[in-house]
Amino acid sequence: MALIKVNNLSKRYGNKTAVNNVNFDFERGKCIALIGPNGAGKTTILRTLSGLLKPTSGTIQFADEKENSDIRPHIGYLPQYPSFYGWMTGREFLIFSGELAYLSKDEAKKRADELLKKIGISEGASNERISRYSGGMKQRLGIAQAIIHRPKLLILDEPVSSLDPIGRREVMTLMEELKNEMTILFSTHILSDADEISDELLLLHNGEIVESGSMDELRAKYQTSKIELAFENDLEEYKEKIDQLNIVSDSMIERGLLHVTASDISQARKAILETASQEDWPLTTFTINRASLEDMFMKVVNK
Ligand SMILES: Nc1ncnc2c1ncn2[C@@H]1O[C@H](COP(=O)(O)OP(=O)(O)OP(=O)(O)O)[C@@H](O)[C@H]1O
Repeated sequence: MALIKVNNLSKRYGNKTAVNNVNFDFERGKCIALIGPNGAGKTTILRTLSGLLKPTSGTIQFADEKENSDIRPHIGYLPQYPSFYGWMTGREFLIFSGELAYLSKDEAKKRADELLKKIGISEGASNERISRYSGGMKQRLGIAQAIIHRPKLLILDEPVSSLDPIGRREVMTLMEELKNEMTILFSTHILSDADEISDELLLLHNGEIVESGSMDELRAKYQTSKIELAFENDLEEYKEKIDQLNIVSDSMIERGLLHVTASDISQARKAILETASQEDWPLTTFTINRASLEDMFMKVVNK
């Protein structure tokens, strides 16, 4: 049974439709990336799932709960721009968050210490004011705050987008560890982050989910590769010869290179190299370029 099921979810702000009739669900234990450019509607979906925004229409159903019941106790949420009381220490902040989540003072202290260890904030640092923390430390503290009440689903809005490479790595490593303990849904506009950490992707464009699946499934469906060739002499002549091999879907000459696109790149490579060898073509360059994830995303949104 799905952990969460979203049915025909829409959200309008005045006459602006931010999320348009979106349907998706996902299983327990997965890490799901919600990907889309700025303004696609990612924050709106995440805030709606977290119970912070009311949908204009549609329903969100959590496993074992009735449709439209209050699912907030099951969910931990870290906003895109979390705010902290800079004068508090990290430990004080987590104890305070625990008490807000109805833990007793003693339970909150115990949970705070357990989480500080989990997120890799040392005892010394945990007693320092948050205003002195690095971006990565603040974000890890934000994640600890979001899971203080042991939610089943952790929702993170752009958790690494504003971090420097060190902070980014710290947070990615923490997410990788948390994946083993809970279901994670996070948004990003950086495809390589999604590729690195998620099991499934939801691609959002103009408030609609335009594609979903695992990275491998999406690669198999959209990713084409290109072969780039150069010859000692006339490219046109070899373009014609390669076109006649009937293995290419497209070929063009640009900046002194012949670019060949084929759906089955191994077959194309074999056919071209065999013919080149038999006919002794004066080949000077043979390179296979895989299309980037960004190219794949453009293909999905432009289809
Ligand atoms: N409170 C609001 N009032 C009016 N329009 C809004 C409001 N919040 C968001 N929008 C609009 O809804 C659309 C979706 O916004 P949302 O913040 O959900 O997108 P996003 O994918 O999270 O983008 P970003 O990465 O820039 O945060 C945008 O066009 C945005 O301008």
